[in-house]
Amino acid sequence: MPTILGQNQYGKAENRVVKVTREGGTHHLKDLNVSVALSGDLDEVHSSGSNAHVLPTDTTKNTVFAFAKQHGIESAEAFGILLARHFVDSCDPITTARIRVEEYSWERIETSGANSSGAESAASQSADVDESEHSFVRKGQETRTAQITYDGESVEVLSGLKDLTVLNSTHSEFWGYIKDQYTTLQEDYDRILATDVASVWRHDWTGAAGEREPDWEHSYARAKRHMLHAFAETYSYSLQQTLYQMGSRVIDNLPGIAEIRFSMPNKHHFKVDLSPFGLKNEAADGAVYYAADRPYGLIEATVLRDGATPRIPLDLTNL
Ligand SMILES: O=c1[nH]c(=O)c2[nH]c(=O)[nH]c2[nH]1
Repeated sequence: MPTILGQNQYGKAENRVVKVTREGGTHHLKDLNVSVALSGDLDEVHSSGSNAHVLPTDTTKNTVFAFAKQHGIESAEAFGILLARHFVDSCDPITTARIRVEEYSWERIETSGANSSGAESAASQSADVDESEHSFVRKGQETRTAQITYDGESVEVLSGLKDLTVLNSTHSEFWGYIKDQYTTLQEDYDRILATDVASVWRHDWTGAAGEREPDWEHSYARAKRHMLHAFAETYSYSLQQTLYQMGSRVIDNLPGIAEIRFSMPNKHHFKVDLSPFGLKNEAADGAVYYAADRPYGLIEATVLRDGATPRIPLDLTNL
């Protein structure tokens, strides 16, 4: 049976690159996990064993580290764009480069005001300020993500985040749903709403000459802030409704974003039945909940600017 080669790509995955930038005694950290996937005129390497069109994955790894040193890492997106353009523009057989980036954030350790023994003195205070300039604690919040694809003509930038865990301890109801012979769920007029937000948003920017490149850091901070505010401020009748509010808020406030997709597990918190112990357990009095980890409802949707074409992949798990 004759066979033909289908979609293929290759590159070095999960290059863990940490760049320190020194500004006098103050250090800045960028901590990324960068995955490179190249595609193009690569039939021969699969069919004949000729490696003439192959830029080794080892070279792609070296490029990531060399670029971090030569160009610095301004943002996950800017770094991905540099790399994607480099691979396609410098290597003939490579026609498309896809760079995926995860960014882990760190914050400075605050030590000012107390030395290691707990006592305070002017001398220890100034030494402590010095230390916080280069001592960091990993932020327990979300992981930032970016995917940059360049095909020699235009750039597509998908920014995002995952594992942003949020909880509303009230202002969430769920009732009025379909009930059939298998329904046991009780209507709830005051429940906990909790989720781990995974979200990807697409910028309306193609990297064409003359197009102003977005300020990626600023745009990320704003997108995250708006989705958090919408989560907190929405009086919710379903996680679906909250999701839509979060997406709309981002689209309404960031004109450069055309589309945003969410994947949000409903992290169920069930009121524990304490009646065997003669105890009432009601939300209004401050209830005790059992935080279940599985199964979980999984709510996913894309919110688009009117007229935009949906391009974000439906499955966000690999982005
Ligand atoms: O916000 C919710 N959306 C649902 O679709 C759903 N289904 C369910 O059992 N609980 C919930 N909660």
